[in-house]
Amino acid sequence: MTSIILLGFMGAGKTTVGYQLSDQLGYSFLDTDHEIEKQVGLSIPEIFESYGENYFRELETQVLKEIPLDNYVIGTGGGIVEKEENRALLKEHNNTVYLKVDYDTILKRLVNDDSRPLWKQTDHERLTLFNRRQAYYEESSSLTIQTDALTREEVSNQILKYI
Ligand SMILES: Nc1ncnc2c1ncn2[C@@H]1O[C@H](COP(=O)(O)OP(=O)(O)OP(=O)(O)O)[C@@H](O)[C@H]1O
Ligand SMILES: O=C(O)C1=C[C@@H](O)[C@@H](O)[C@H](O)C1
Ligand SMILES: [Mg+2]
Repeated sequence: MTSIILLGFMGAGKTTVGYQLSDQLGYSFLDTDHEIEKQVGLSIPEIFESYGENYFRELETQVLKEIPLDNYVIGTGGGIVEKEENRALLKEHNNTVYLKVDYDTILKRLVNDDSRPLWKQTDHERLTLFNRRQAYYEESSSLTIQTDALTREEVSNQILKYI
């Protein structure tokens, strides 16, 4: 089966649901953030600090271009939709799912989180990012699931129902 790609803002549950869904399907799971960390040998905050966001985005596009197209669940980074080139690649793929969450839910999930450099901005900056990306996630995906009130198992089951 065509690989399933998960999109959504930081804290939407792409990594969490990705592991759950790949377990249920008996597929392997690949997370673009983890792949980049493995390649560079540094954590995401360290990559941002040492090389900057633009370098991270270049690696992200490279990883996206090389994802396995079949029999994988792919978790992406929340900002993968920022580049038009990436959005075009995501649109070409059939099974791209947008895990949609309200900003309030993200605030609760990522309270005290310091593993996401772009989450450590002011609340105004984060909200601006969140609002700008909504249309990008929508246009890049073929299915949207509102996940605020769902457990990881329920999100995974919804994806399996519609894919
Ligand atoms: N459906 C859910 N219900 C409750 N908590 C959840 C759910 N999905 C994820 N979480 C929690 O939210 C936090 C962020 O989840 P996760 O790391 O999977 O997000 P992500 O979409 O991969 O974010 P990023 O874009 O930064 O990689 C984790 O603490 C996770 O346990
Ligand atoms: O929303 C973003 O731009 C990011 C989300 C994370 O998954 C990581 O890819 C990184 O922290 C950037
Ligand atoms: Mg993740």
